[in-house]
Amino acid sequence: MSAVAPKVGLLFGSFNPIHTGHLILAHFMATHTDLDAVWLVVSPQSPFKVGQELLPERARYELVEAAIAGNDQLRVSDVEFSMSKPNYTIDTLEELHQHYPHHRFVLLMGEDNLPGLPRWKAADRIIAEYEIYVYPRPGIEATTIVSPANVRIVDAPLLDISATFVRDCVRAGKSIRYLVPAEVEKRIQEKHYWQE
Ligand SMILES: Nc1ncnc2c1ncn2[C@@H]1O[C@H](COP(=O)(O)OP(=O)(O)OP(=O)(O)O)[C@@H](O)[C@H]1O
Ligand SMILES: O=C(O)c1ccc[n+]([C@@H]2O[C@H](COP(=O)([O-])O)[C@@H](O)[C@H]2O)c1
Repeated sequence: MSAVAPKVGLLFGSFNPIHTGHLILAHFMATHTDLDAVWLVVSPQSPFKVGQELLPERARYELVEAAIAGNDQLRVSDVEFSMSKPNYTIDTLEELHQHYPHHRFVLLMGEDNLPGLPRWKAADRIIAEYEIYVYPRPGIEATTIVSPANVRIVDAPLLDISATFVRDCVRAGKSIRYLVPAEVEKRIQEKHYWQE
């Protein structure tokens, strides 16, 4: 990481659970762009996923921690755990700025999230004040809703895996090998997540 003003990509998510799709994307962004690192920010409660069944936030955090162990360019953040819920990204960006005034934060976002971005809290400020690195998601048309000045399209390799699919596999008693890292698979089995 550079000594001055590190540039950090933020991947926000519920991570219920983290899966190989998240990891490939996060590691690619950290190693194939001008970012020094990517932080995976575990959101206790996404505004758009209120009412969804979620593992306790600390359990989701621990799965992310296990998944990225040994990768110096990835880091997990629990900054949102002490903030009011649901978690609005602009509030988290401001909180992070207080803690890390010299870091430059970049939002990482799938193209599927762009159409909903205008409905985010203080979307205008997010778009005006932060760079956004957008990666294509299969089946989603390119969109121009955000000013191109702040948006960089990064052609990251992607896997069509979702946390929903992983949970459904576990509930159905199907293997999740390689869909999640081995350590995450082991912990899900040991703790019987989504199995009762
Ligand atoms: N396979 C994937 N490749 C790249 N990015 C992904 C992938 N799956 C999810 N993301 C992105 O990662 C971020 C966090 O995702 P989230 O924790 O909501 O996972 P999810 O797999 O989409 O969850 P769920 O299926 O429960 O809705 C979101 O911006 C989401 O668009
Ligand atoms: O700030 C907002 O208004 C806002 C609205 C929807 C989603 N987000 C954040 O975007 C991240 C991914 O959201 P989701 O719903 O795709 O899991 C998650 O961390 C949310 O907190 C943020």
